[in-house]
Amino acid sequence: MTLNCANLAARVPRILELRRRRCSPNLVGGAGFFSCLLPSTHKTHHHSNPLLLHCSITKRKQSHSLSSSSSSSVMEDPKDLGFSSQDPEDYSNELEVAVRAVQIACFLCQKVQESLISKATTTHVQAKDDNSPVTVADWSVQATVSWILSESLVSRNLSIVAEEDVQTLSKADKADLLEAVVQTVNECLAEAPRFGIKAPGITLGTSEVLEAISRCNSTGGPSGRFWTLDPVDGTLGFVRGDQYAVALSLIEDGEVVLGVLGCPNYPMRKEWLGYHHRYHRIISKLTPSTSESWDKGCVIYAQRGTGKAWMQPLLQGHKQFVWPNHARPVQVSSIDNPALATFCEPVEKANSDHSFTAGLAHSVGLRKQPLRVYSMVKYAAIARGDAEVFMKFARSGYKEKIWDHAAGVLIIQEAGGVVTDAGGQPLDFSKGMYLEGLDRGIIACAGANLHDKIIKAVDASWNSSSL
Ligand SMILES: Nc1ncnc2c1ncn2[C@@H]1O[C@H](COP(=O)(O)OS(=O)(=O)O)[C@@H](OP(=O)(O)O)[C@H]1O
Ligand SMILES: [Mg+2]
Repeated sequence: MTLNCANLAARVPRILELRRRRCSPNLVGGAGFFSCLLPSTHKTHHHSNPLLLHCSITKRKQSHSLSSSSSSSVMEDPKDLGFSSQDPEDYSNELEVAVRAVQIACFLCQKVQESLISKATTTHVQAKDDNSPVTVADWSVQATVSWILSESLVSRNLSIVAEEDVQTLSKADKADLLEAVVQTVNECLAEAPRFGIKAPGITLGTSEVLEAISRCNSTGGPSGRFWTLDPVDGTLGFVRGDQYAVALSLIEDGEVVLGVLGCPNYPMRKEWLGYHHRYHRIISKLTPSTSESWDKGCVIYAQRGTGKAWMQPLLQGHKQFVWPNHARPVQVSSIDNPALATFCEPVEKANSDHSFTAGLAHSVGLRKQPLRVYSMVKYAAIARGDAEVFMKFARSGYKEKIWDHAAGVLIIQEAGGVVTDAGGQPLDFSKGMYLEGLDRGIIACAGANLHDKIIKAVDASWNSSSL
């Protein structure tokens, strides 16, 4: 079954809602992958999560956190991983559910984006200008992820901070939009068993979908456990057929403990990150892909304190998802010479001051042209080692939202990178929906050397900036 988005196009004129809104290759998956990295004493256990199908998890403490960070299958001593005194808490169940949910969300987004692009070939201006499919994707991902988390993590009182609120969708004049969302959610969840998640017993009705969306009404805070979700980060990239991300994180007592980033259009070759995604699509059509080719699209994820970040490809075709889906570790780049470093920043100059960052780049000796990429894919690029620096300096008064950064920050940190505000302080996810107290801007680097240089450059040039 595929998502039928055809009727979205018919509704486009009536939907006025605009939104501002990689152990070895040839792995066989499942425990097989990790057993090559683990001593025989490391066991696989079956958990009792009622919603996970075919689910055989190698406990995270025994697998991801102990396995090699390179392609070597040599065991590492936990002491070498920087968390010798205490193992990280076991979030294996939450992590696996979150990764599966993001895989499903990426599947949903790809279908909606394909539909949007194909409409653009016939009615170019209308599709370009109409944000309704984006709105459908946002609401549908939020409902779908919320439903999966609440059904899968039944023992927990689920709390989610997410970008969309339910009021807009509940209005009488949004009936068409709501109907499209309900249909998209049901078509997507019907595919859930392929991802190892049980589909709902019956078709979800409007009230169930609205309930799933409205469940994401947490405002975060300093204590307890909550999830953050940005269903489609990089709205403009999504509309334009370019880069975007699905971002899910788990925050506990103000600290990000899990980060999962779905990047459906992340190209196999990093060189293509700088091109409009349209070129990649053309090249993909001209080049036959092999079954395990990392054609495009990945889910990248990390757990706090493990010193590891992982990447797996998006589930291709009609395959069955088998955890951990050929996951391989990723690490930040070792480049610390600014002249060799790649620096990335938001595409939209309204979101970050390009002239200020150009001045910083010049003063620290970053010589390459900036890589402008939509969304949290920039965080993924740093964690994968495809770029070394990410800077964002929003206009004065703009308050950064936690769902736009939480997953990416943790993934870069666990991949070996550094992320702080421009004052060198960690981003604070404990103050509610916003990164309250953020000093000037966000600086993420592959290493401390680059990071120090940029922090100093900011201090030297801030007073003469227009920010
Ligand atoms: N004025 C302004 N300043 C700074 N940031 C803003 C601003 N407006 C929006 N946003 C948020 O930026 C998110 C988009 O990601 P980026 O900041 O990386 O920008 S870009 O997409 O590359 O242009 C974007 O996320 P989405 O809304 O999910 O697309 C916003 O949360
Ligand atoms: Mg966003």
